[in-house]
Amino acid sequence: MENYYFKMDHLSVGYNKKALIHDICIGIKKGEIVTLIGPNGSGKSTILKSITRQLQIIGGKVYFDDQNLTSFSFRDLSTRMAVVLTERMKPELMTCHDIVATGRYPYTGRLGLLTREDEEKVEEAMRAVHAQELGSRDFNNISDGQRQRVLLARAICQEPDIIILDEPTSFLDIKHKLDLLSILRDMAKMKHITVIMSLHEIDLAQKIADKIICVKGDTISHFGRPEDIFEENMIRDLYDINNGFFDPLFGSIELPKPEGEAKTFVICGNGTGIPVFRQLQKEHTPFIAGILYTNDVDYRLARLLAADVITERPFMDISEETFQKALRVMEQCERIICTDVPVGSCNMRLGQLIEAAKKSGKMVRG
Ligand SMILES: Nc1ncnc2c1ncn2[C@@H]1O[C@H](COP(=O)(O)OP(=O)(O)OP(=O)(O)O)[C@@H](O)[C@H]1O
Repeated sequence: MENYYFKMDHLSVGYNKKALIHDICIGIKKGEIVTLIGPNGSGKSTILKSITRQLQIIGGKVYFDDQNLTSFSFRDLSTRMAVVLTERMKPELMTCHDIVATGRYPYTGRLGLLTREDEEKVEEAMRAVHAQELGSRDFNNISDGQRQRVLLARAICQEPDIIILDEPTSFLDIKHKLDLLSILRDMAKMKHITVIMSLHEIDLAQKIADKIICVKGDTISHFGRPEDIFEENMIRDLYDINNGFFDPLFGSIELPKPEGEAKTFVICGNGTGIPVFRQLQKEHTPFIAGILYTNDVDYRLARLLAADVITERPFMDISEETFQKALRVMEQCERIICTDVPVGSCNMRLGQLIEAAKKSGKMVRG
């Protein structure tokens, strides 16, 4: 294997001496953000627990900075590796400040006395995750999202070389999700801290990760750059999706299209159709959309939600054949929704379609 900072070399992980996932061979460079994705119960946490020595490895080896992970003393490892796992801690009588301060313990003497510098690092870490106001609160009596932020602060003030997190965003609201991911990105890209984490939000994984590990079955099904992994069929197979869609271009999840015969025609384009498609889908109304250029943003969604889409090739005049087809299909519909799609020289025929819709008496404004 190449000279990687963190390596899983034919690693097998599992419980009670039985391998759940085997033959994991993955190399991670310093400062990379690597995200594990995969369905519930696929083994993401099991891998993370195994590479942080919380769980005994079944086979193979893990190397960290060219050293076998098992050869680190716990004290050495805790100055270099910060771990934020999902297991619920129930510490007695500890404030959030106390919990964050434990991140400094690998650096303090036996009595665990914090120097002024340690205290400053604790405060700084709490500020970074917007948790200053939680300092004096009992760690057992805060919300799940607040707990996640406090545990991240503890990891930050540990000043690790590598940080390993299990679903760090699961309880966070959108602002704190963005904050957390920005903090991790800054740690990785400015301080060259390596980040390995599992995420359920695949849209976020797509946006933050340098590499993605897909966990499925008894092995790693794919490992690579998000550009290669986030392909419609790959995500569909990974999660066995048969009741909706994932659009890798926008990272959006779509519910399945409404079933039944489509009696509604939507004349749209240039993004004007998207709110109409979403409304029709909520009403469970099947529809046909057109005439859409295949590079139109409306087309991206219509191909997933519409019963049929009448299309034209990008930057071409709408052909007579396409126009006639749209006219025929539209005439068979009971309702025509027309958005305020702009009409120009290329799509002049769309103007004619709108005129025909007006004359039909079936047109409503979308
Ligand atoms: N302590 C344990 N002993 C035995 N089996 C376990 C133990 N913990 C988890 N498992 C099993 O190992 C498999 C993988 O679990 P794991 O928690 O690693 O999955 P995951 O991908 O993290 O799931 P999720 O996305 O739901 O968090 C599951 O079938 C789970 O039931």
